Formats: sequence, structure tokens, C-alpha cells
Amino acid sequence: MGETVLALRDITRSYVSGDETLHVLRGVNFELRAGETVALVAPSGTGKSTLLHIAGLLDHPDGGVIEVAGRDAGRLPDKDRTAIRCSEIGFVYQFHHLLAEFTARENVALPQMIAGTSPSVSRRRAEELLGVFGLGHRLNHLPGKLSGGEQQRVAIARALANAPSVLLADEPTGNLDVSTADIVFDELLRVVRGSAVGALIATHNEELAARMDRVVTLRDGILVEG
Ligand SMILES: Nc1ncnc2c1ncn2[C@@H]1O[C@H](COP(=O)(O)OP(=O)(O)OP(=O)(O)O)[C@@H](O)[C@H]1O
Repeated sequence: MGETVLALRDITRSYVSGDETLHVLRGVNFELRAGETVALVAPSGTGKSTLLHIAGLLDHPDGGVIEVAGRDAGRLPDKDRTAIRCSEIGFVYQFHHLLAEFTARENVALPQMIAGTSPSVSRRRAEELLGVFGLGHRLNHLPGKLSGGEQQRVAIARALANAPSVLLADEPTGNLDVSTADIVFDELLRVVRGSAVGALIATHNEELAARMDRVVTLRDGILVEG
């Protein structure tokens, strides 16, 4: 297993509404290594989104330390956090969120161009990545012309486009039928294991969770192994 790509230390987060304070994260500790796949199991309402948003630098914790690719990302100004998010973190959601008017290749090239990569290099990497996911013959298709499994493969390729250190996924195959989910999920694990990215993948599916290197469960505001 490679170096640590994401470290969360003593992360706390509460929500205040009216007189009530809800302590959602009470001291989360977690380390993710390059090439590692970790299942995040979190019953509904226990703080999965809160945790993924904090790990993805989309939200601030109340306390604790977040290190992404060895950098203390929590204390940086927003501009630097955005740069780290763009280059070091890839996101995959249950729904693909592809841009409907852009082709598969353009969807995968776009985050690279936003990060400053030239259009020609971005397009080439997009083609390579789509090829890895068996979509070399679908480069010029608009998302609406792709199957659900193909759309989600494009979304995963897009998340990996900037060669991030960390992949955060929330039920990445939750919107697919069982057999397609099975195949796409295995492709995702294969690509992560053959790369330097570490993946934290939230799922309610125990069978999928068991395919990952490790399972962590969010319980009473902390992460426990297994
Ligand atoms: N902005 C907010 N203000 C107040 N309470 C909030 C806020 N965001 C989330 N919560 C509460 O914090 C708890 C955790 O929310 P979170 O969205 O992280 O849960 P989750 O585990 O992702 O749930 P689900 O899987 O159902 O989406 C919930 O009880 C929710 O109602």
C-alpha cells in the first residue's frame, strides 16, 4: 500500500438549529493510502454527507485536521483549497451529473482544462481514460445517447481525469441495475488498485463493501473499523 493521501484527525462538526445542537461528527480519525479502496458504511442520517463534504474540502469542520496529499488543507485560504480540490480530489455521485451538451470526451477533458492542462493533452488523456473503461468507441456521444452504465463510467473517468490523490464516491453504482452495478463497480476497483489514487466509497450495499480492502462504519459520530 502506498503513502497516505488523505488523513482526518479528530474531526468534529455540529449543526445548531434553534436551541438544539446536533453533534454529527464527534472526533473522526481516518487514513487513506494510495491504491487503497475503503468502504464507508453509514446508516442514513449518521453524517455520511457531512463527512464526505469535509473530506472533499467542500465544508469546514468545527475542529480537527485534514491532510490531502500531505498538505494541511484545513487551514488554507479558500483559493488554495479550491486548487487542491480541483487537482487532488475526484468526486463520483450516485447520479452522473454529466454536462448534457458536451460529448463523453469533452466531459472528461473539461476538469483538466479548468486545472490548466492544454486542450490537446486534456483530450488525449480523456480518450485514454475512456478507453480504460471500455468506452473508446463512445468518445463523441452525448450523455443522453449513452446507457446508464456508460454514463456512470464517463463520470468515474471524469473524476480521475486530473489524476487526483483521493477519490470520494457516494453510492457510485447506486442508480444502476444489479448486474451493471456489479461490472462498473469492479472496473472502478480495478482502476483504483492499479493507480496512485485512494478511494473512499460510501455504500449501503454490504456485498460491494466486502469487495473493498477495508470497511469503516460511521457510528455515534466516529469511524470504526469493520
Ligand atoms: N445544515 C444543516 N443544519 C442542521 N442539521 C443538519 C444540516 N445538515 C445536516 N444536518 C443533520 O445532520 C445529520 C447528518 O446529516 P448528513 O446529511 O450528513 O447525513 P447522511 O448520513 O448523509 O444521510 P443520508 O444518507 O440520508 O443522506 C442529519 O440528522 C441531518 O438532519
